[in-house]
Amino acid sequence: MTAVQIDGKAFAAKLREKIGEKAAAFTDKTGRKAGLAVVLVGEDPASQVYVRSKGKATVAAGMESFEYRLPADTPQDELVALVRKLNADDAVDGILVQLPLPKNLDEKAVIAEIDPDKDVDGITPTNAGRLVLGMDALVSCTPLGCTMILKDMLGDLSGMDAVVVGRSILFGKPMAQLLLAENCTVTMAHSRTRNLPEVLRRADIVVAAVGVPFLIKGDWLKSGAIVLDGGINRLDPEPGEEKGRIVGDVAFDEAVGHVRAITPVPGGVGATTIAVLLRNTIVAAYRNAGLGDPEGL
Ligand SMILES: Nc1nc2c(c(=O)[nH]1)N[C@@H](CN(C=O)c1ccc(C(=O)N[C@@H](CCC(=O)O)C(=O)O)cc1)CN2
Repeated sequence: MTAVQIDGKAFAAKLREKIGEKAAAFTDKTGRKAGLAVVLVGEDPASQVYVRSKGKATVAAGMESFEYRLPADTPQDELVALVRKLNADDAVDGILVQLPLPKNLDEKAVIAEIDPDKDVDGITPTNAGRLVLGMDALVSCTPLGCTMILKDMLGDLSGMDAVVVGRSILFGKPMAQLLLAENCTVTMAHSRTRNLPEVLRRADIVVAAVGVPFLIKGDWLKSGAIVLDGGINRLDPEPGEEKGRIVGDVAFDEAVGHVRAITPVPGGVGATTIAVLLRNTIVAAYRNAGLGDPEGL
């Protein structure tokens, strides 16, 4: 069997089209564009690329982009003051603090300052709690993208065995909650899990986000499994390469001949992250303007 390769870029393109329509309707209804503020602290090269891409995508969708770049040695109270200013700014519907933050900053304390109604990353204690409680919440972008892909492909996920590998606040934890809400039987695996191959072999759905290149081998997966690889790992450059290749957490070449469907890296679930961020921003903008939820997103 050769797996279907799930095309995250095509999925994201369709979503962006719908978001563009909703953004235009928002501007017609309110007389202003929906706004997304992105805060980058420090000079991490990957984060700089992501923040630039977010700004471009926001403008391309017909929304306003506000970008704040602060030096790596920014004190905690200055960053908190910026977040509070954005919370109070009516032109800002969504706030995202790019992660990871430099080590001198208390990441959880900064996140907790974001107004939950503008928390387009879905990582404030309020949104994380609302997700666990099964209430309406803004939800972290990549796991929400994974869930959208799975539902688009399979429809009903009820009763399926799902294993999430990784337990980060941005990916593993919300991913497990989303699958639970879809009535999957969910196992969370992580660096201390004993006998990961055995845990994975019973999974109908595998979602990986641990940041270890090729950790998951093809023969650890059930034939017929659906595999979403959220790992984004840059390898050391090969001779003649300027930059190393980006690869996932799953040994793709082994898995592809074995499973039912798999996302490539790049071009898989990572490619949906920014489109889902735009989706969350427009949802926050509609809700905060008292317009209810935009339909069809
Ligand atoms: N506050 C946040 N910080 C971070 C998040 C996040 O969701 N919120 N996620 C990641 C980085 N990220 C967005 O910030 C992100 C990751 C990957 C991609 C993407 O487009 N991936 C592509 C291409 C990868 C490449 O070539 O570099 C793919 O996988 O196909 C966009 C955004 C950590 N921080």
